[in-house]
Amino acid sequence: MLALARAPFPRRLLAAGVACGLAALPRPADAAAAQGPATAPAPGKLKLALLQISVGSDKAANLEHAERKIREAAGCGAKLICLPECFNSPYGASFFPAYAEEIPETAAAATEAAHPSTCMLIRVARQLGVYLVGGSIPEVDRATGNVYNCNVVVSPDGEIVCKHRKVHLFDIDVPGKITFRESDTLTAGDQLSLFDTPWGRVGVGICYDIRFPQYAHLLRLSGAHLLLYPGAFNMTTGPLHWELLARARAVDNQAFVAVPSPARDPNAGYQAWGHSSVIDPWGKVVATTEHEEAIVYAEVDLAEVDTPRQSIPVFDQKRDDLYTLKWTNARGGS
Ligand SMILES: NC(=O)CC(=O)C(=O)O
Repeated sequence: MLALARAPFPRRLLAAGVACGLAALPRPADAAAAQGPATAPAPGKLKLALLQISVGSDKAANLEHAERKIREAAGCGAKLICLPECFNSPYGASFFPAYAEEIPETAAAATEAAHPSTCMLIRVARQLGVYLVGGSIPEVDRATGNVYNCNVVVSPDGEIVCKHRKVHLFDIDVPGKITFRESDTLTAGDQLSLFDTPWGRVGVGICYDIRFPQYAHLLRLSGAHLLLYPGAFNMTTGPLHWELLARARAVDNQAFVAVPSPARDPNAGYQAWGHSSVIDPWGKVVATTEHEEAIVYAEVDLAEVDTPRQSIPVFDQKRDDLYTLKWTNARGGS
């Protein structure tokens, strides 16, 4: 993984993984140029699995359960296996600091005592020879004391190829329905995250990040074929927004989108919507489920992004020269 926090846009995307500083986002012309040297791998076919698992208050039990489900998915031939948001901890601002652990920059630095969740992902990815997307876990940076909602991705040889800290914190207040403030205990990340696989380039966000089309647009400009958003929507926003947003990001960016959620726990303070799904680049839901525990499998050919991209070439036709907000006085005058 390479973090380019203040560097020019990704002219040096690694085959392994990439994180680019959002503070250094490109002007449109630079963005087009940035795609050149950062050639994405040729897209191809893969079997994807989304693990819609139950998560409780016992962190060790959550890790064991996740490992069992990863093994089940790998046994069924999945090569890219994705866990949901907060797979080792209940989802709630008060839980994040208590469950947080460090996430090392490299696998070589990982120890069972300090990094139990990352160690599990490294060990199992290596044993099974699969890519593991660790949905998210609360991460503490001991140097600053900051806590992040962080997704770590491990390659089949057990290397950490991506570490995405949720960029947009989930702070909402829908009167009488739901108030949630991740920012009470979390700090926002500031990086755009991608990693490469033998089947194509994958862009990563976490849950609320999916509501921001600008972020997904930059993943697409960076060459992503598949956008992965582990998420835990809820009973207020889930019914109307979960599938709509996943399909919207797929159509906007003519990319596959996958959204793994935890299973719903009717006794939890925060009830996840579930409905883990995979969407194709036309916006069609190709695999989904309800709210109970399930593994959602999808055999996808990431090369299928080419047809909508060629047939409806919105990325060539967009008018970046016009998309600047200018104040005008509709009634005339100065
Ligand atoms: N939990 C989230 O981050 C986002 C969510 O539930 C929503 O956007 O709705």
